[in-house]
Amino acid sequence: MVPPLALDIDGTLTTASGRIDPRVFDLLPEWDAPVVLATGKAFPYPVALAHFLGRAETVIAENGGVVHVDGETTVLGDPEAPRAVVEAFRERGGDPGWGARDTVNRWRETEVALSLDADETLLREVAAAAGGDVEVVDTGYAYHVKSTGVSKGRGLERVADALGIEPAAFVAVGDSENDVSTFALAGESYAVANADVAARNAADTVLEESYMDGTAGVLADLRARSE
Ligand SMILES: O=C(O)COP(=O)(O)O
Ligand SMILES: [Mg+2]
Repeated sequence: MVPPLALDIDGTLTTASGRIDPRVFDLLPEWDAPVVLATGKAFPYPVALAHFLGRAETVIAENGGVVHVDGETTVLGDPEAPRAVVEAFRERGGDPGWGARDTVNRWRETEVALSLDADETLLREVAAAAGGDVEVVDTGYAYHVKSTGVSKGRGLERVADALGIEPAAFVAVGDSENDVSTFALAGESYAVANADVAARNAADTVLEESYMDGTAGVLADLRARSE
């Protein structure tokens, strides 16, 4: 039996240029155990990916702020403090950096994401002034302003509980600091070679291969081990 998976999306199932690697569409539909897509992206993105993979929509979105499992959506984050921080950032002249028609945050329910072009120093200053309730997470794809208690790991606890699986039964693959909490719970954790320092330090194994090359290698090994 192959193990259940907790897979990050950006940097893990993608190419270096940010596209979904086509191998995802070969490897994941047939995976004979739960696959949890755990991402910093807004809720519709992993739902759409799961849908077009023909898999159950078992997702952790917004870094754990929104969890969907067994047809039930749970909102674990509160957008009020993150939105206030970004409002204060704007008042100080900050620009979230997505332009006028922002689809990055349009469906985001519990946090706010800013472009990596945004003024990080100002953002962190404003977030720190809000006290310990809000933190800034740099995924390498965006800055996320989120409640401190929200994490992909907390989301995985919720998913595992709903599925009746121990969190430690999961194998996690990821690439950035927003995957550290999943790595801490999963029985096995892998950072792809393009991972940031936080993910590398937290992972059981740092892979030699990047992006989907690394992830596909893990899936092949897990499959071989289960035979
Ligand atoms: O949305 C981001 O910033 C990163 O998304 P990810 O968690 O799937 O890598
Ligand atoms: Mg990632």
